[in-house]
Amino acid sequence: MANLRLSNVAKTYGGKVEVLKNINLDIQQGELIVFVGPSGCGKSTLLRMVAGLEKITDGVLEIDGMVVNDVPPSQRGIAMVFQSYALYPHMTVRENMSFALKLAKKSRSEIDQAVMHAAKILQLEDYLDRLPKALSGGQRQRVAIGRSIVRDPKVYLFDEPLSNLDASLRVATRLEIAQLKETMPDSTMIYVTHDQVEAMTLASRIVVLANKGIAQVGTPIELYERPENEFVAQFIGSPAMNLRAGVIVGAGKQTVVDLDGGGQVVSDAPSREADLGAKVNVGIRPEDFQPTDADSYAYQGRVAITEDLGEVTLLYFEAPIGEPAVICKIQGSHPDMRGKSQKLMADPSKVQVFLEGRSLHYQN
Ligand SMILES: Nc1ncnc2c1ncn2[C@@H]1O[C@H](COP(=O)(O)OP(=O)(O)OP(=O)(O)O)[C@@H](O)[C@H]1O
Repeated sequence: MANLRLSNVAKTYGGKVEVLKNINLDIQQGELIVFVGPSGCGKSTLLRMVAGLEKITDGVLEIDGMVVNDVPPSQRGIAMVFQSYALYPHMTVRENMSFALKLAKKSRSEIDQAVMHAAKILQLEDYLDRLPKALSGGQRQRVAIGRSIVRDPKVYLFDEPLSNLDASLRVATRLEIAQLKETMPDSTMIYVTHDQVEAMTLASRIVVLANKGIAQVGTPIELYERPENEFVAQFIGSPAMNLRAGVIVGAGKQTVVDLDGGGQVVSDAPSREADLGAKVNVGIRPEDFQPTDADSYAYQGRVAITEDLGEVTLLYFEAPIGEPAVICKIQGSHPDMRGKSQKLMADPSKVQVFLEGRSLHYQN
């Protein structure tokens, strides 16, 4: 089980396509780190560099204090689980799981013990003599995970392991991975996903990649409650955080912003006298907007569309063409809100203020 350190790691393909640069990241033993970011931002590339499947163009990768840039994948003590499972179709579950150990010339009894141990953790004991084609997608992915467990690697790498599964199997397999991590608290895992819920529920820390670098690293709740910049604010959370332009009219321990188009908000983000008059973007999550009848409000508009999900209702407000609609998420079923004019406000602790794209929480 291992600690990893990436220092100024960079990747350029073919000498000219720069995909990642200045990646600095410390991963402690026992962490489950999730890489998220927009399509093409380099999540898989970074994972593959850790695995040794992709050459590191610049910088240093250390595993347990040892530089491994030039160490071949098979000697890094790493196991990778792919989206496509990559099982051998002509081998049974037992044979698939034994394969790497046979190659490593382990004894029969060692192999049997390791396979039974993994099969037990993954509840695959009843399927050991089946071929992959006789398994469901979720079971196949469990075999793929089992194949890595038997090798007792220092680091587990998961590249979108659930994205081939349908919605309900995804949920079930996500819970299994969470349980798996519980049974192996000392194992270090890195997990790439597009799925917000997977990132929020599985990660000990999330790494948000964007613009060739790291936009923020933090626990899921840190990223949700204290996004460092507008990119992370809008990337984490669904529907995305509302961003409204405005001007700072009150500075101090709290910041007061007059919003373009009327409305005013108070934020617990601190600001300085020098910030008075500065143009900012205010961020409020849909779930933090509350309907109000009070004289003071942050936003006022007419509800254009409602999405009533029973448990919650999403209100989409009318917006000029080309501008994003303000979205508000309210508890319960509200079929009657469409067409209604409504004011919204938000608690100061839930209001983010971004000056030149960076949160005031991190500037003052
Ligand atoms: N062998 C290659 N040669 C040139 N460019 C490549 C190569 N492999 C990947 N890229 C480019 O590197 C960038 C990052 O790709 P990568 O697959 O790491 O992104 P990703 O964040 O995992 O994307 P996705 O979420 O869509 O899977 C992309 O722009 C991709 O086109």
